[in-house]
Amino acid sequence: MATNSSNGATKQPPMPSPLRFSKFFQSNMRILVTGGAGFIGSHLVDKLMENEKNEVIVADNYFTGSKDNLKRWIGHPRFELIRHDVTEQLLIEVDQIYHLACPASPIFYKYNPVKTIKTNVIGTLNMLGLAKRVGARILLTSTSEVYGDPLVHPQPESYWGNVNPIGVRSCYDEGKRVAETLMFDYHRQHGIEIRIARIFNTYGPRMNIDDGRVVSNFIAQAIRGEPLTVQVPGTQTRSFCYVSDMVDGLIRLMEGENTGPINIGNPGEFTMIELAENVKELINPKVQINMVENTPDDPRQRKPDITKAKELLRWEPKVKLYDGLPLMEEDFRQRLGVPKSN
Ligand SMILES: NC(=O)c1ccc[n+]([C@@H]2O[C@H](COP(=O)([O-])OP(=O)(O)OC[C@H]3O[C@@H](n4cnc5c(N)ncnc54)[C@H](O)[C@@H]3O)[C@@H](O)[C@H]2O)c1
Ligand SMILES: O=c1ccn([C@@H]2O[C@H](COP(=O)(O)OP(=O)(O)O[C@H]3OC[C@@H](O)[C@H](O)[C@H]3O)[C@@H](O)[C@H]2O)c(=O)[nH]1
Repeated sequence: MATNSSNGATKQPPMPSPLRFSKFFQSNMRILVTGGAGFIGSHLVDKLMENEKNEVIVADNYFTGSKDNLKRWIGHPRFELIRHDVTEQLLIEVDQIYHLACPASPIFYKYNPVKTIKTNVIGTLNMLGLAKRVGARILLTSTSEVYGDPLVHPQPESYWGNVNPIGVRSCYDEGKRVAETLMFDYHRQHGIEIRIARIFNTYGPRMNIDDGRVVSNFIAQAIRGEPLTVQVPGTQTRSFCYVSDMVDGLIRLMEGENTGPINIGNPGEFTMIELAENVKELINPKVQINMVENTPDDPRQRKPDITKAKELLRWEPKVKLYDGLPLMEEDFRQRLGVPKSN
């Protein structure tokens, strides 16, 4: 209550402790995001935090993610960040689980392949165990890599894939395939509510500058004035989805009635030479394009069939590659400290 001081000025009461709000805060939905300090995870957290009825908990071991991606939420009463490796049990009470934890860039998932398998298999088992204990709905971010080097093009969800089980990419591809199997076995055996998204190549601000994936590589190279490294033959294709579209698709899948698997991706298909030419034209027309060696088992073509996402989720991507690349350029220039010269 305001009081009058001797000189007649009104004295304001002290500010309440910010903890006062968190003490009495009651969310309608408590949501766990594993891998929430990573690229897609942190954008998902931003979107979930927009809803004042959500309380968001991130569990991440910071292998490829960073607290920096979440700095705007640290200290917020509806947000909690836990350093946690999903290969260990996690005992908390939540209503929904977005299970993203897993390195996604080939150079990182190949770095410690046994750990990648453990993350996919033991990590997914642990999160399913948590979902079972507390009755939470769980969404797995699977991947287009479950189709391997696809012999069907574009890839519908009904395609079983063409995966090398003993190759250098298998820790990720087969790891995700087992994770999908575990999701369906928990669903059938224990009645767990599951959702599976098969994510196709996604790009956008906050990707690690040295992430190693193609879009971040080309943009960083163009800004630094280094040659763009197109891995041979350069005619291999990918279809790139902007991260805001991806987050929208994931939330629609979680909130909808379909288990999936559902492809979420942008069907606009480009060869790696075309991508390099686009980046060159948009960011640095003087930069060279060099052909370099490739890695084993690189899929030759990839494009999602998104009929199911359109019909069941009423979802389709909005951002074209040509519009998304400049948004990413802006973020990379800021982080690299290289302003655009006119
Ligand atoms: N970005 C894409 O193009 C793409 C495509 C297909 C699938 N996905 C899937 O989406 C998810 C997120 O991908 P991203 O691009 O944001 O990758 P990312 O590497 O930026 O994020 C992954 C996050 O998981 C964390 N993590 C890794 N292992 C962990 C563990 N054992 N315990 C706890 N945390 C762990 C990392 O520290 C990081 O924060 C992954 O599951 C990935 O397989 C991504
Ligand atoms: O500098 C580079 C990097 C990559 N590439 C090529 O670009 C293509 C895409 O490679 P990336 O490393 O970005 O990603 P990939 O498509 O191979 O794998 C991705 O697929 C889907 C997700 O599960 C993961 O994010 C990741 O595994 C490949 O053909 C690769 O050979 C280049 O030409 N130059």
